[in-house]
Amino acid sequence: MTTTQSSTSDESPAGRAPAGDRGRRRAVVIGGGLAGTTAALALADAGVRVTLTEARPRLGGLAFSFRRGDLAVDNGQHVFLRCCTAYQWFLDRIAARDLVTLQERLDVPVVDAATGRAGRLSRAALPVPLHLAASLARYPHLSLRERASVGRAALALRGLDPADPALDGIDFGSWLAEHGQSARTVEALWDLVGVATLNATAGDASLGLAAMVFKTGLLSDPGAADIGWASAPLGDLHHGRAGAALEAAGVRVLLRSRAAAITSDGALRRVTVETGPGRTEQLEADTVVLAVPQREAHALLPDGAVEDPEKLLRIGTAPILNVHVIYDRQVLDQPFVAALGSPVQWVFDRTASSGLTGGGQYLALSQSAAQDEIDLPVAELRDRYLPELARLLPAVRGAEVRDFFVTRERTATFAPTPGVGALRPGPVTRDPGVLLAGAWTATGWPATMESAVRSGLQASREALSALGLPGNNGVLEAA
Ligand SMILES: Cc1cc2nc3c(=O)[nH]c(=O)nc-3n(C[C@H](O)[C@H](O)[C@H](O)COP(=O)(O)OP(=O)(O)OC[C@H]3O[C@@H](n4cnc5c(N)ncnc54)[C@H](O)[C@@H]3O)c2cc1C
Repeated sequence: MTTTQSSTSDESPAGRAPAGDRGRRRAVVIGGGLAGTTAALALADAGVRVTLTEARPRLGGLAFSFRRGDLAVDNGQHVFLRCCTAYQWFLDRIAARDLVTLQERLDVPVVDAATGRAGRLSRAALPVPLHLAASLARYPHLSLRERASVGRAALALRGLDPADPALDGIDFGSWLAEHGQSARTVEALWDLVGVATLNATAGDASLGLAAMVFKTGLLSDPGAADIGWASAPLGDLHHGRAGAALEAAGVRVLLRSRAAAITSDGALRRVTVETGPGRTEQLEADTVVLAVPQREAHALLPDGAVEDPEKLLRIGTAPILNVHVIYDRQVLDQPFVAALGSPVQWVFDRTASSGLTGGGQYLALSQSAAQDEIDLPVAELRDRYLPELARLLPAVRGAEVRDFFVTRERTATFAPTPGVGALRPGPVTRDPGVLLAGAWTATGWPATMESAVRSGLQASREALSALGLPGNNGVLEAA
């Protein structure tokens, strides 16, 4: 991977192409998260000469890992579902399929910390919606009456069109209440899934996005909600393999290179990139894909490129906290478990992927919609979570804690609040040479890796179309 901080030999500071490349269209992609990496690959695959510029020293954006001593730590547990077809296309494109695990069949152990009772949400080999019916009928965390009411609400949800703008302004919690859902069904089922996928509780989530998640995940294809996760550090996928794929595609990658401005001069775009202290480089391009978070996009968009740029700033953000605990022995004998009746939400075993050796176990707690906890001191989080883990997992009671630390992502996702759909822009701006990408743009999906990849595909498709180049590789349609 090229990590140049100044002009490379094949390109003058003004960005002129070498002789062999004359006539080839040029693109600059700003942001090396999943959206930008996807856009860069799709443009390069269509024959465009691409430079990708990323402010940080690594690719992967919000889905990354770092070292803590001998341990490879993910900043946050990242899961995907079988219905995340664009993300799986991305995994194939960067040759990283071997670094993920995808369940053959949805199977989620759910433990109620208050009672110690364990249940499962799983699917049978039956058509939708019967694939979940048997599991729901046996789900011990709801009464018979509550289980029946869940079935009725699920059928009502199936009739909604997530793209209907009227749903965007309604909150999911009110809709669930109107459809007979008790506080317990919300906690034990709707929020169990919804908080992890939307990064908001039902009352804070747009009905449109919630309907999209539940319809696609649980009510489309029987296998849609089978769960996948990285079996290696996220950086091995989103930096290592992605970087190798970009290099093989001929993309010039500039790390530690922050785009500071985009200007338009007729058909030409110029991107000013800060490549080091006091050093800048001007990149010329026919098209620019801006694949950065909404606040950064607002700062970089050329004047007049979008009708109401302030809308971007009205898209809020939501935090995710991860609590990492290393025990001296194995305390969880499943890849993950979801919790009820506890502040703990989802617990994942990261022992193998982190490289932990010596017989201990590394658990990562993924705490979504963590507004109330994101700034708490580590000591307070330790006092809160260690006893909770002992309540949930009996084997923890005799175990010694070897390490405890937290990772905080204050702006992990865009906030999926009612009304957010009307604020999310599509890829096209008024400037045909400037496209928007990012999980926060209008993909129909909540802020996920799937949304990021889809946005990169959307933006590259529109960029190619504006350049008059064929490039519709069918991935989006298939996805
Ligand atoms: C803790 C956590 C847990 C999550 N869990 C899940 C999960 O389980 N499943 C799931 O699907 N999703 C999950 N997500 C969400 C997922 O990580 C994001 O939706 C996705 O990675 C966003 O990708 P992106 O490319 O749109 O944006 P980003 O990842 O934000 O990438 C934008 C990039 O632009 C760069 N940049 C910004 N400004 C500039 C500039 N001026 N010049 C150059 N570069 C710039 C940034 O450094 C960054 O690398 C989680 C996120 C977090 C933080």
